[in-house]
Amino acid sequence: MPDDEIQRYADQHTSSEPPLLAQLNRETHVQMLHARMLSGHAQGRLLSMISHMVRPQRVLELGTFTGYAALCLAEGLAPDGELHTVEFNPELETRIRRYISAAALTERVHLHIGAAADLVPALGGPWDLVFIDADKINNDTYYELVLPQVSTGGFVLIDNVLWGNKVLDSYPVKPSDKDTHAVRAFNNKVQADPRVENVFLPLRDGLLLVRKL
Ligand SMILES: C[S@@+](CC[C@H](N)C(=O)[O-])C[C@H]1O[C@@H](n2cnc3c(N)ncnc32)[C@H](O)[C@@H]1O
Repeated sequence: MPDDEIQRYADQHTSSEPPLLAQLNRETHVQMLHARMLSGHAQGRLLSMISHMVRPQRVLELGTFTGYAALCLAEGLAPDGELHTVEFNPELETRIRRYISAAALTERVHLHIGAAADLVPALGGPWDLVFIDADKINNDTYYELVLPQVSTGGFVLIDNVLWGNKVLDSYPVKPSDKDTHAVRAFNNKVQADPRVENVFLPLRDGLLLVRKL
């Protein structure tokens, strides 16, 4: 059975997006380049589900884009919990803030504009749930920055770990394709990391679930 048929079936048997997220998803696809970067329906519902399971006090997201995943992750926050999200591109700020406000989350969702590696140390910890979804070549930098700040038993999720299936051995990767080499090396490193347990979910473009021991 083709993968997209399975994906369609999975979408049809996943709870619908809340109306505000459906609007943001549509708006992103109509108005933005690279709209595929947005987590989307099924992955968004998974992020929300994980957040509801963890009931995190503090969530960190690296790579906000239009704010879709941030709003999904915020759905399961503990009653006095907060989410911090970091985005490099200042042109995205107005739209992100508009949606945080429309979701009535201005007190609990904090947007930081700048480079993740510069801003994360000042945000401190502990984090109960981290979503790494920025520039993939730096996955390992972000992982090493945040892992010491993740609570024992806390979770780190890393997106796009299939990297368009280019991580597979059958894909002939060019030496110049630095992103693919970085994603492959990062996935292999986590697999061998005694500090964590991990599950690789082949959902959408691949989501790696990591629990800190
Ligand atoms: C895949 S998109 C994020 C999608 C979003 N998490 C979602 O699921 O809807 C990646 C984002 O990371 C941002 N980004 C790239 N490099 C970054 C950096 N060094 N620090 C922070 N954000 C960065 C990009 O501008 C882009 O908006």
